[in-house]
Amino acid sequence: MGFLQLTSLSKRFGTFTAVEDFNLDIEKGEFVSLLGPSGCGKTTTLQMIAGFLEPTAGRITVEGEDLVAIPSAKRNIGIVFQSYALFPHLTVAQNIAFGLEMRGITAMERSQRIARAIDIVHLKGFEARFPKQLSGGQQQRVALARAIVIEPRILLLDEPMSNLDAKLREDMQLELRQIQQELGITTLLVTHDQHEAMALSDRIAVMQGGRIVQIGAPYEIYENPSSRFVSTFLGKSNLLPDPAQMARQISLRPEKTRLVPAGQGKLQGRVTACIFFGAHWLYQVDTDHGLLLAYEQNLGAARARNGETVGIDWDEAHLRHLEGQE
Ligand SMILES: Nc1ncnc2c1ncn2[C@@H]1O[C@H](COP(=O)(O)OP(=O)(O)OP(=O)(O)O)[C@@H](O)[C@H]1O
Repeated sequence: MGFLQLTSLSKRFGTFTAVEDFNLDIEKGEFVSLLGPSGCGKTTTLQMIAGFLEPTAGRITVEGEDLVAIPSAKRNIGIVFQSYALFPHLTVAQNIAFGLEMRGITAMERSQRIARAIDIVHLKGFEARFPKQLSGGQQQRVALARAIVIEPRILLLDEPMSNLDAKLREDMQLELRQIQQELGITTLLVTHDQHEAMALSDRIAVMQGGRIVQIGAPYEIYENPSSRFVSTFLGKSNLLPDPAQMARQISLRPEKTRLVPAGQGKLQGRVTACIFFGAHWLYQVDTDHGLLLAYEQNLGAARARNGETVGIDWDEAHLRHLEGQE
């Protein structure tokens, strides 16, 4: 049995169904991401766990205990939102102390826990600063410290890094994963950023239209996407017709293809774009099956130019047959 269980969970706003028949079991200490496009129901799901929204139907349990019956403030859940929502008039240490004071923790224990939380998020020396005297990344860490200092049973993260620039986001992702593993804290992250979901998660639940459409370890989902939606939302995908079943498609990851000289390979086409990404080159090739993408590891200068005719080849083992058209 999972530590956190969401069973047949639904949420309707009037006649609109935001989350439908949602089922998810999360193990203790596991890091799971809800990944999906805007409006697919990620935040609504998180808010039902946090207690800010009441489910229309279904159950939420932690270690078998019904969570829905417990008021939000008593659920012992740490939450970090996209906007860090720090108290501007309180210092870093006071911001982190707030949840402990609310819980009636003694001053002695408070100061020990605050020191440890500050240590974990690498903010030693910043205790007396006010939020406006901190960078975005530092504020985000205060928000994280504030969430973990209460030693929550569950940590909920709603797009916590989307306000950070790309470099800082990558650094914070590594730190967050380390902290989460060190503390062994059961974590649910909401994101529409596939890279973030892949970098952080033990498992990713890909959502579409209020439902989970595929769930598994990042590698499993990336390697074996079940649908066209998953294959194009998690990474890039070339979609080819399935000769065996005309209504279906085949997914071929761009990095599983090779550019070969014109006249060779399984498809012919003309290069319409050639872009350098540092670690690899991206070629866009116009073929009888539309525009296909080919990635090639950067082992030197580009191997083809715009306008050039090339062949594309691949191993059959890399083809993935998708279920249906969606
Ligand atoms: N209070 C509400 N009343 C009516 N509809 C709502 C309400 N809250 C959310 N919705 C709708 O429910 C759907 C799911 O919203 P939700 O915020 O869960 O999406 P999301 O996947 O988190 O999207 P984003 O990535 O943009 O935050 C959306 O279509 C949204 O418009």
